[in-house]
Amino acid sequence: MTSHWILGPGAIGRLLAHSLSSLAGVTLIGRRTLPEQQTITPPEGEPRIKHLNVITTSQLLANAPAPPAFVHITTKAMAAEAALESVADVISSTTPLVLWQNGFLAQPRLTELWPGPVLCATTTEGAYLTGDDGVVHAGRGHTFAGDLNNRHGELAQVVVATLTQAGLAATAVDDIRSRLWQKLAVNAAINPLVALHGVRNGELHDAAYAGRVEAVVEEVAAIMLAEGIQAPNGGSGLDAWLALVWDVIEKTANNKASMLQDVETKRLTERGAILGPLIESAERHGVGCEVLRGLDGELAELEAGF
Ligand SMILES: NC(=O)C1=CN([C@@H]2O[C@H](COP(=O)(O)OP(=O)(O)OC[C@H]3O[C@@H](n4cnc5c(N)ncnc54)[C@H](OP(=O)(O)O)[C@@H]3O)[C@@H](O)[C@H]2O)C=CC1
Ligand SMILES: CC(C)(CO)C(=O)C(=O)O
Repeated sequence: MTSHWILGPGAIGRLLAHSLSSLAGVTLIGRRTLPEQQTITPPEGEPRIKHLNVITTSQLLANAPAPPAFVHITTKAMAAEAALESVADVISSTTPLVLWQNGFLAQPRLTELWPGPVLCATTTEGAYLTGDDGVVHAGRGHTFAGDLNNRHGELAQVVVATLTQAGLAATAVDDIRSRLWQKLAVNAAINPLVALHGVRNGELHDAAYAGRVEAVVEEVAAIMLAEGIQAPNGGSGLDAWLALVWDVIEKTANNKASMLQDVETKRLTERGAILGPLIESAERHGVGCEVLRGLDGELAELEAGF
């Protein structure tokens, strides 16, 4: 049985662990002890309890199981590097990593740092935690996987075949960088505003916020052009980016976005992984980013109070 280690036993980590556990050896690794009896509530069914092999990093270091074929990193973006460091001594440096983070922070850093293959996954699966022993698979989505330098296409095929067999629809792609930046554009337009104003995604249609959404997208579209990222859905320019963002807002109208959930529970947001690369790119290309900088500053101020 192929062995998968999943580093970060949060919403995505547990969803992955539950899904893979019937067809692969799964070890779910966290910083603190969690129950081995774990419940998953699927989108269309009753909760199911499973016994998962959940261990802490200290237990792993004290008594490492057989080396894994894959290490999935499912922490938030800013924790990915530290999480990898915490297990780096007990895995071979040629072990393939699969990064599940939003944004574009962990992916380029770990691709540069890690000697082995680094695949990036971008997913529209939706999941949230219900305490230490439960995860709700809130909505089925699709996962795209590939590596930033297009050197590991065959490995991406292996990973997506495993995910698909596990019930998580997935496709291997050769344009993962563009896909990560497109997701980043959507996250930048929605997440900071809903987090700062404590509203559900659909409320961004209200007159109080719609102009601010458009102001963010205007800056983002100019940055994407400068960064050479293809406009979405075969379109071009600002209109294509606006159409994408409003479409996601429409489809996720009832969602409490991840950044709002972080703010409500006083956890650091992924602003550094979402707004950070956009602001850095704007500065590099001499493109305006006052609106993005303003949102980043407001979020930083909010986080300082946590
Ligand atoms: N949830 C979703 O629906 C989606 C999430 N994503 C992306 O996936 C990533 C993960 O998100 P999500 O699962 O929601 O986040 P969660 O906050 O639910 O999970 C993160 C997990 O990482 C753990 N962790 C933090 N540091 C370490 C470490 N050093 N070693 C081991 N574990 C660690 C945390 O543990 P602790 O409890 O100790 O803090 C927590 O269990 C994010 O980048 C997110 O943007 C993408 C699409 C959808
Ligand atoms: C697309 C969006 C904004 C949906 O809620 C999301 O990915 C998130 O919550 O982080």
